Amino acid sequence: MEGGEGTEETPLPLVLTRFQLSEEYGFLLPDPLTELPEPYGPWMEIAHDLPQLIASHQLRSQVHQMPQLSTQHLRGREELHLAHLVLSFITMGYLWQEGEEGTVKVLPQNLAVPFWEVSQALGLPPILSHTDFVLANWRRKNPNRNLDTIISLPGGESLRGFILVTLLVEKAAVPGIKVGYRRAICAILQLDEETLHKALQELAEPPRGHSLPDFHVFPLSWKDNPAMPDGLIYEGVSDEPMAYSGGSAAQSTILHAFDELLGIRHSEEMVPADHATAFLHRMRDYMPPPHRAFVEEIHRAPSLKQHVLSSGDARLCTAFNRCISALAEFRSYHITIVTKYITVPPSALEAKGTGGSHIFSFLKSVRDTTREGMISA
Ligand code: HEM
Repeated sequence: MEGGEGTEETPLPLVLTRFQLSEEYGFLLPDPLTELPEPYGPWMEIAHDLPQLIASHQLRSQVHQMPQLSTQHLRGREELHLAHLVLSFITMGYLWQEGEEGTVKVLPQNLAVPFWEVSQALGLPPILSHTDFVLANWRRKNPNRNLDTIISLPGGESLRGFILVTLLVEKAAVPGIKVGYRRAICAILQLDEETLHKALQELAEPPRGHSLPDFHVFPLSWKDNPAMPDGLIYEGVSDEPMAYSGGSAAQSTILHAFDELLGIRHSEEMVPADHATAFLHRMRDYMPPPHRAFVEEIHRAPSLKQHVLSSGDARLCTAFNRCISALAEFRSYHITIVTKYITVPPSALEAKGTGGSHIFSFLKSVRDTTREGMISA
């Protein structure tokens, strides 16, 4: 899964580490911590035992007995990410322990205040997002380097599989991100059509495939969710309820970055209140700020599509269109999987994830506007 970039020098503005992007792991947190320092033992104990505590309906009482810990002993990005991961998973379990009918309106202060503080420090929302679910939630299980999650929720192997496959997709996208961002943009800046052509050819190669697993869908949102119509009060933070969307791979930076690179503009015509563009843009608020800045940087870079169009070079047009096809195919494959595995009626799901968009018309619209990004002959 290594990028085939050789050893060419990267002009300074195109250095990935500016955006907390790793050469090897892309948007994944490289080697996340699996334990917090000693004062945070009470959080870790609960987090490691979450599936059992939820199944035995004991999580809420355990949380009530938890001391309110200060976040001031947390040092550096790794500890903050693990703290956010742990607190977001505990929050999810706390809210959904009794299922959709038994949610609560208030997150207790001893959980809400540290969760809020850690979220502020990272620039992330105080809810379980793709960053917690996937980017910061992996470890090597054994010396054979098999992967495992750090924290889990009920959902057993199917949930674990979903997290790990999404993680592998993140990892598989790393060469494409490097080729697309560094080589393609660099080639445009240097008017180097030969390098640009090679970069586009590499970009159109699909990452080695990973099949998507069975996935038990459970409600993760307190925005536009009838089970929590008023949102959630973070006790000790604000008396007003707050609403946040739940974790979704729509918050993964990968496809946002490819869309920007290829100049794809999603539909604004679906559901006026929350069309595809608005939904996807809102999802950017759930990314770590440096990753969001990376997408914005690509948006500001010279337009690849304009460059290819004005070059009048048929080879470049073909290579560009192959990239668009590859992205549209990925989205078609994703729709097939979603159709296969989501067994609850779309109307029930709608309330849980997409904040007003019908899932399938949303996903198809995003796929179709990707295709419309092709350069016509
Ligand atoms: C069985 C597995 C999966 C299911 C059931 C599933 C389901 C969904 C659903 C329901 C949405 C609509 C948005 C939302 O409700 O939040 C969505 C969007 C999305 N999903 Fe998945 N997903 C799966 C796996 C993946 C994987 C592995 C990736 C790879 C990163 C992925 C990437 C995306 C993206 C990028 C979007 C936003 C729409 C787009 O840009 O095309 N999904 N998914």
